[in-house]
Amino acid sequence: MSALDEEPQPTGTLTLQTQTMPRDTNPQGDVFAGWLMSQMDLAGAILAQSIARGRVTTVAVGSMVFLRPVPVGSTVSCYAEAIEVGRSSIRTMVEVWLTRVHTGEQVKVTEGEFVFVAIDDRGHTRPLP
Ligand SMILES: CCCCCCCCCCCCCCCC(=O)SCCNC(=O)CCNC(=O)[C@H](O)C(C)(C)COP(=O)(O)OP(=O)(O)OC[C@H]1O[C@@H](n2cnc3c(N)ncnc32)[C@H](O)[C@@H]1OP(=O)(O)O
Repeated sequence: MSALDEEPQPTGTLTLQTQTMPRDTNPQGDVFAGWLMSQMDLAGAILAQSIARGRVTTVAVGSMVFLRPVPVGSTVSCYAEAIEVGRSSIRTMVEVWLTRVHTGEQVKVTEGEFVFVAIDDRGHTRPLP
């Protein structure tokens, strides 16, 4: 195994990338957990919608871990992976990584589990294709 292989790497597909703004922060200047969770919800939904080929809704959020504070002005990248696919539900694991601007180094800041259900136009559960 090379030294490169030992570097921690994001798991899943990059589905959402954005930059943290001053309005997303708490009085200490770090990003609110709720803002991060909404980005993760969106990132998981984007993956789930592509699997469901249509509308999905969030039915559950599992355990969340906040590993490091996220400073304002950071580039954050959300990686999503489907870890279980049921009749109508898709369980996803979403990781958030921040990129250190000067070095390009990526560090994981948060991860959590989001479950989505495929729904039809009336909001009723539908089987996955
Ligand atoms: C094409 C590419 C496009 C890309 C472009 C993307 C653009 C980017 C779009 C952004 C999109 C944002 C998306 C945000 C998503 C919201 O934020 S939505 C707002 C919050 N969520 C809600 O309001 C949902 C409210 N809940 C409900 O409407 C109903 O409970 C639901 C979800 C329709 C489920 O109805 P139900 O009758 O309880 O369904 P039921 O048949 O009992 O269960 C369905 C499945 O859910 C599972 N389930 C139920 N409860 C749970 C639970 N607590 N835990 C785990 N699983 C559960 C069941 O096990 C079952 O799984 P399967 O065995 O079928 O696989």
